[in-house]
Amino acid sequence: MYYTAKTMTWSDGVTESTRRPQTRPTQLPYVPPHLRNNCNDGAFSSMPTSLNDYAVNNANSYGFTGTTESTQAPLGRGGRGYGHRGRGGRGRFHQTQEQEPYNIASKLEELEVNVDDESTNFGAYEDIPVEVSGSEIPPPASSFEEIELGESLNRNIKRCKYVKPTPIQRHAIPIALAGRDLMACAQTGSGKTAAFCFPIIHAILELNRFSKPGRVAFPLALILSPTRELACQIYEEAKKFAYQTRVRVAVAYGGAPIVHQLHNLEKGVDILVATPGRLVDMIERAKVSLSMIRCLALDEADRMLDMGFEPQIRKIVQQMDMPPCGSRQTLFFSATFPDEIQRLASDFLSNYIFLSVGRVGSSTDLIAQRVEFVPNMDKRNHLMNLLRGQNANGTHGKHALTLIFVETKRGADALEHWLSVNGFPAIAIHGDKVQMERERALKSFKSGYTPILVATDVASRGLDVPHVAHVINFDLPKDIDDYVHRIGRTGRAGKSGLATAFFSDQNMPLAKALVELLQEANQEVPLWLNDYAKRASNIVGGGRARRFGGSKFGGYDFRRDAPYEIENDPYSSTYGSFDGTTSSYDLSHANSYAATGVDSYSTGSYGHEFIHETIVASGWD
Ligand SMILES: Nc1ncnc2c1ncn2[C@@H]1O[C@H](COP(=O)(O)OP(=O)(O)OP(=O)(O)O)[C@@H](O)[C@H]1O
Repeated sequence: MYYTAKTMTWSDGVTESTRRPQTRPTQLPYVPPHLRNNCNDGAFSSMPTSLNDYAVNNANSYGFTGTTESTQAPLGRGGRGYGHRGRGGRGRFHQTQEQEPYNIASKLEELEVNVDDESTNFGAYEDIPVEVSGSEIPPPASSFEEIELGESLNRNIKRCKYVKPTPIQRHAIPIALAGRDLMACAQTGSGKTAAFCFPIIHAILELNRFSKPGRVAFPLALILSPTRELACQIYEEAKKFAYQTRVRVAVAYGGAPIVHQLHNLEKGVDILVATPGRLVDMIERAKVSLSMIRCLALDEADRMLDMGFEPQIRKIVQQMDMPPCGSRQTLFFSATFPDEIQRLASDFLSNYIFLSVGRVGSSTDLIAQRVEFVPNMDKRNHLMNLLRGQNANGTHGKHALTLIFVETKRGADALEHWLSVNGFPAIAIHGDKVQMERERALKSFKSGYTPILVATDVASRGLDVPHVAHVINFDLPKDIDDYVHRIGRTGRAGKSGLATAFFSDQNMPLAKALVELLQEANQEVPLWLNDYAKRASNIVGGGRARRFGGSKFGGYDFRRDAPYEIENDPYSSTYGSFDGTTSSYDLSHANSYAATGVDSYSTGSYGHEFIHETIVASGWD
């Protein structure tokens, strides 16, 4: 059906020759982003440079060591620090610029942020650029019928009221169905969950070999998520998609009693959705074996491979009993994919296709973004004025939910308290709360009972809460990608939304990246912010400038920037015919795509100015 010469489906199995070799030659040790600021030659001498080192340190904690495929891969390659984060002056710039008065109620009205569910407007995503690179790329499909997902899955898609695939689904599903590994970037709220769930469910149905009850669970597919709430959400979605099929879905996440989750697993599981910590625990208790895994999907993959998670992911993927890269299918999805994380990710992928849909790192024009200069001491008053000006009931009788992001867990509690005593019904969610409290907070927010949620970054990724009308960055994050994910909690599924950020002197390192993002998304850039950005440019590491090598619309396959590395990589054959040529097309050219095969990029237009700033996770557990 596809014109790919070499496709692999789950049932095909994988021969030894298609496997990626297990060892790689000398590479720089991976430097976790949180340490890169302090980078000096000696700083990492004590870091483990291979999984063996980790294995020695953690020898007692591994299950299934006897059956684990031997992996000697080093912990990735060196990253690039971004140097100092300079402190700005004391508001010199904003004082010279009058801020325009901002009528939040009319803005929300104008945006119609509380439209009915039925009015989902995925047409908003139609006119966006798509970039795909790699070898032998399956062409996109224009409808679910064309994709041939099978009767039961199609029935469930209709039940979910999905009429048409979103662009990421149109492109990613055929690639995944062809058995190819995939690194996919697409905007927040654009339907990535279904893009990896549909092919997984379809493949299990095709395989027609379902799990049986037993004391050890042998899932066929594993979906990893960085947070418990997101794991639960993916689980719920996957269950809907697999409704009345024989495919069994289960979830495993920390903070909830393991006994109940294990009991569920014992009934048999085909698709396991999990957070890394709880999964490792279950594997070590010999309750889960990954030996049958045919497909591994990482949602929010860039976060999963970033600080904190990466060793755990390596442990799960490379040191347990999961079939090695090349013998399983691996799907990575996120709205952001920094270059250095792409490098890391490529360790887990074989002959993969890179797909980016839309301006990666932005939520297009669906989200109206506004940045206001607010000194720290004025933030609360400013917030109160903003909330007062907001029509609490929205424009269509639905609750206008407001999500407020803060930097710290204590800050979240303090702001929740302050809002509550001032008559604004607010509830906080962060990593120090017990899971029941976290779930209660989210439920109360979703239902509109508590229409203001104060959150740390624990709520910044993946959560799909309908009717979030307004995201307020009370404290801006340190990393522009976190900003992208945070504001992406509104403006989802084709609906419009509003994002307001309070910028203060401390945020100067973010200014340049913020300006670029606003420009990319055709948003107004305040003059004072431009001044900050210019000033930040003079300081090493002023935000992550040109995050995607200068690409106009973001999504950018790092392999294109590394011809030398690939040519000299003994495993370059795993990239198939990839040789720096890529397929690039606009959706308007999608029809001619299959016929034309590949186009060459003018690689000269891509700069090498990539500076990836430190990613600081807050509130993650
Ligand atoms: N084809 C479709 N038709 C209608 N609605 C859809 C379709 N695909 C997905 N949706 C809906 O769009 C919303 C956003 O989808 P999803 O949560 O998968 O986005 P995402 O791209 O994973 O976002 P994020 O980057 O924030 O994780 C969900 O409510 C989902 O049910």
